[in-house]
Amino acid sequence: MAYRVISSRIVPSSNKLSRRFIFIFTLSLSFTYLCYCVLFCSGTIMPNQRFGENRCIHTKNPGSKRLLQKSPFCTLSADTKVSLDETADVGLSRQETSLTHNQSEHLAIQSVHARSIDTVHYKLGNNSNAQKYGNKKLPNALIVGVKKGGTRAVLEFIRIHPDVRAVGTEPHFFDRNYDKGLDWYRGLMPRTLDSQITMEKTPSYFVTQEAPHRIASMSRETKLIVVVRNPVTRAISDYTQTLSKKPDIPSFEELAFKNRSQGMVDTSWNAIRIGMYIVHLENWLQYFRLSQIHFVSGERLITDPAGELGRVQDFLGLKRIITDKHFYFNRTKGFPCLKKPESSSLPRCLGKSKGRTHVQIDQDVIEQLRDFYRPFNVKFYEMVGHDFRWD
Ligand SMILES: Nc1ncnc2c1ncn2[C@@H]1O[C@H](COP(=O)(O)OS(=O)(=O)O)[C@@H](OP(=O)(O)O)[C@H]1O
Repeated sequence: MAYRVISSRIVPSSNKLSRRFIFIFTLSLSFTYLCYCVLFCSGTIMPNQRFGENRCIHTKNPGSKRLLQKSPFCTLSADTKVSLDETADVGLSRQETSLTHNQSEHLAIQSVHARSIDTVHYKLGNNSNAQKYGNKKLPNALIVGVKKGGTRAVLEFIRIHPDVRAVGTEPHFFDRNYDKGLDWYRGLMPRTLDSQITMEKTPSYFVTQEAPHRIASMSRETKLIVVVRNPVTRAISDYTQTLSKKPDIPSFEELAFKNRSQGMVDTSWNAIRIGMYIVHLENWLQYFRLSQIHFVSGERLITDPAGELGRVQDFLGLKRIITDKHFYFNRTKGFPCLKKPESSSLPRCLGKSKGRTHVQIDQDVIEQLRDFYRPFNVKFYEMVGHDFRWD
């Protein structure tokens, strides 16, 4: 009996204790769940990237601006990590000085004094949550060339279109990384909604023998963009870039000619070979229809970026959203830049490796190279049905 009394006293008090424990536990669970919903659920019920972008635009407080820029909705649409090596060419930069940048290729190299914010840009874009919705898909459109043609400008400009998602770095899949397989390649791509186009740019594809065949095996419907530029200027730009990394290389003239007095151009030198556009184009035309290839004029891209981007949008079947309103001419840089969005304090010019002052080349050498390229250019104009007026 005594035992029962004791036990009847003990049992109810332990019951009370466990009920209190269950109550507190349930309460804390509910509270945690509530916090979780407040913090994260708003994102999942608003799967509209554009809505998110608007959230960035209306902020006024500079501190919160900085925070918001790191949020997925406020990033530019880069997704993959930039490796600052030779091939991962740079993105956007902030101009800081009032130096007037002379674009003439006859000036000696000057520093444009542009502090690169590429790392910042790509760090923002490097967020794998940049777009949580949709799937990683193989690209439907590629900027395949040409090196130093203006490929970075085209990619950075077209990717401001809400229906375009692009990889920031150059994947080099169809030339250097093909053995890694299509799944590897797909893994590099940003997530896209069904309505969005996936893009990447690797300028060396245009001169890679195997690239057209490999791209066609991925999809015969791939849309191809080639940014072409006067081949002589392009060669000098290419050389200027190499010289900036390897100051001890021979002079441009030495590399460009096998025998200068006889006018024998060295077509085995890449800087020369890349500019023989018709030769490379013929290889592409074995696998793709001409109508699948769009040629952007590297020259007009500088003088009329909105016009060139208008044609790129048409080619990609996109609504013309990128217009004159998105660009301004930055006198310091000497190039068109993207107007900064209201929400951002960062002007969006390309990095300082874009728009370098070229090495000064003798006018006679330039004339000799013009003569060399003329027949190739003429054939190229005939093939694509457009005179780029490089002669
Ligand atoms: N808006 C704007 N800003 C800066 N630069 C511009 C722009 N539009 C076109 N360009 C030209 O792009 C040239 C570099 O070409 P790419 O981006 O194709 O170079 S790379 O192959 O990726 O290294 C680069 O060549 P260089 O002037 O010789 O440096 C520029 O002339």
